[in-house]
Amino acid sequence: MSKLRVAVLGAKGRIGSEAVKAIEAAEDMELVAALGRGDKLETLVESGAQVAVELTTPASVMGNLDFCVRHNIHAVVGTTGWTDERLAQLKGWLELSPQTGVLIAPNFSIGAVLTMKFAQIAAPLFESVEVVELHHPNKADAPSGTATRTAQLIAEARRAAGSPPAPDATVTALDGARGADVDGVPVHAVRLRGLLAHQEVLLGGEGETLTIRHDSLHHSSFMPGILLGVRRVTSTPGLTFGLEHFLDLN
Ligand SMILES: NC(=O)c1ccc[n+]([C@@H]2O[C@H](COP(=O)([O-])OP(=O)(O)OC[C@H]3O[C@@H](n4cnc5c(N)ncnc54)[C@H](O)[C@@H]3O)[C@@H](O)[C@H]2O)c1
Ligand SMILES: O=C(O)C1=N[C@H](C(=O)O)CCC1
Repeated sequence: MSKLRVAVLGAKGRIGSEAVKAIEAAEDMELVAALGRGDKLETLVESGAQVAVELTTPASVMGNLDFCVRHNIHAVVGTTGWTDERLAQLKGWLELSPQTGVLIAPNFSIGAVLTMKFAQIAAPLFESVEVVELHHPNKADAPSGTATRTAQLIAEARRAAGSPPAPDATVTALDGARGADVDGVPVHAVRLRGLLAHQEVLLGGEGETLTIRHDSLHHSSFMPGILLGVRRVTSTPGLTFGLEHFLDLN
């Protein structure tokens, strides 16, 4: 059986360097390119890459995906910074290249995907819900892509259930004291030396609270999800948002 030809963009970064090792170790994959900032995207074509794993920065990701989609190279994307506008632009590119598949995964770790799923189930059943994300201090964006997606899923679940807004009597507050408002859900971002990637979903009801917590302790936590994405994206044309679509969670 021929091996899947895979490239990594952002290959010298924290998660990219781990992805390089994981792809090299995967028996059904061949690492054909490992690109860093300033390297030519044409290398992807020259190396015959079938899938590009995109782990760069919000400033670089759109240019890289534009190139990949135009050259029918499937993409597995972990880079953050997704807005409705960016997603619409990407969908437009994919319409012109209907065989290409792109997976965007706000988080590749199974525990984080399950946290989002559990939060969706729990959110309409409690009066209050807030999200706290905690990351290493080298992280460029806040709140994290995972926390943003978690808050959006919570908001969708509460809207679908007709939940009222969470109680909050705050009248005066310092800027930021109540976190960022993501679709009506407060999201608090902590940056702390020693941490990697962590999230708590705090839920509160009459006389009880529930905390759903996930901890990524090493970048290896993201690798099974990346490898799964690479294996599945070649047979999944169009845009897939969220690794949960490649997992049997129902
Ligand atoms: N989805 C997930 O599970 C997951 C997990 C960890 C990190 N991330 C995200 O992945 C991204 C990278 O995180 P990181 O901690 O590795 O950051 P990092 O800064 O360590 O790495 C990014 C790398 O990309 C390189 N780069 C920038 N522009 C490039 C370009 N045009 N072509 C090739 N390389 C380029 C940089 O030089 C750097 O080496 C962030 O958006 C982060 O939030 C996602
Ligand atoms: O370390 C990071 O940066 C991470 N980014 C993703 C996010 O913003 O959610 C996933 C977790 C780690």
